[in-house]
Amino acid sequence: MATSASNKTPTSKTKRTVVFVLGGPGCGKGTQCEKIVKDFGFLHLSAGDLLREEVKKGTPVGLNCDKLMKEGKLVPVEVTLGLIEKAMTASGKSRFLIDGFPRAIDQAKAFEAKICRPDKVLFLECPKEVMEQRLLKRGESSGRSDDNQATIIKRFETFQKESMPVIGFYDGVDKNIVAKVSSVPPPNQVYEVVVSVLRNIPGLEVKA
Ligand SMILES: Nc1ncnc2c1ncn2[C@@H]1O[C@H](COP(=O)(O)OP(=O)(O)O)[C@@H](O)[C@H]1O
Ligand SMILES: O=c1ccn([C@@H]2O[C@H](COP(=O)(O)OP(=O)(O)O)[C@@H](O)[C@H]2O)c(=O)[nH]1
Repeated sequence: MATSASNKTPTSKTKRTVVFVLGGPGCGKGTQCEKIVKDFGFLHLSAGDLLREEVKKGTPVGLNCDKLMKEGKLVPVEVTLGLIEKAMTASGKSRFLIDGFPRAIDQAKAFEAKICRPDKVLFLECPKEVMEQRLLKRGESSGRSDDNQATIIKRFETFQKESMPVIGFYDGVDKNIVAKVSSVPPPNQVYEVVVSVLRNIPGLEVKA
């Protein structure tokens, strides 16, 4: 017989909905996720935020994450996926908005093998110059050790080389899974398009 704890795990029979929100550094993933959470019953899991919490703990794993993030490199998938899976299980929720993960094809494959296939991959498109300006502005107040010119250049390199292929990977898996939305217009305009994408996910009702 299933225990109440097992009912809370992502492997329970409850229908899970998983949406990945992807895009380059500073394209507006977090901004859109914040809006989505208000209107749809999603749990927002930012891979970057989970890693920054780990860094704050000062564990050996956290210290290694800190080093890699300052270099604009990717943290090993075991670490990120472990944190995401733990947060999903602990939440007892069934709708997950996963922000900034997967960032490489092997990460996408690992998530699928361990958890599930996403229902939608929302890809926010934004030119590099726009993202750079947004990151530099965010860096004035974010306190993030990677929102500086030198690390931003490295983050863009990692994004082009390792993360962009993830979109092609999902297009190959299912031609209807990826939705590309420009995140250049103001946040509310971007969100209107994002909502139209989410409404097409079967069984997803808008709260407000
Ligand atoms: N559509 C937008 N237009 C202008 N500025 C934006 C837009 N979306 C986000 N921003 C700003 O750009 C910065 C990066 O956005 P954020 O959501 O933190 O990006 P990401 O999560 O992709 O790194 C933030 O300072 C945010 O306020
Ligand atoms: O799945 C992830 C998510 C983030 N990161 C690291 O965390 C940094 C910040 O990522 P975040 O999504 O917070 O911010 P973004 O770069 O998209 O603005 C990245 O540059 C990577 O070093 C990672 O390695 N794997």
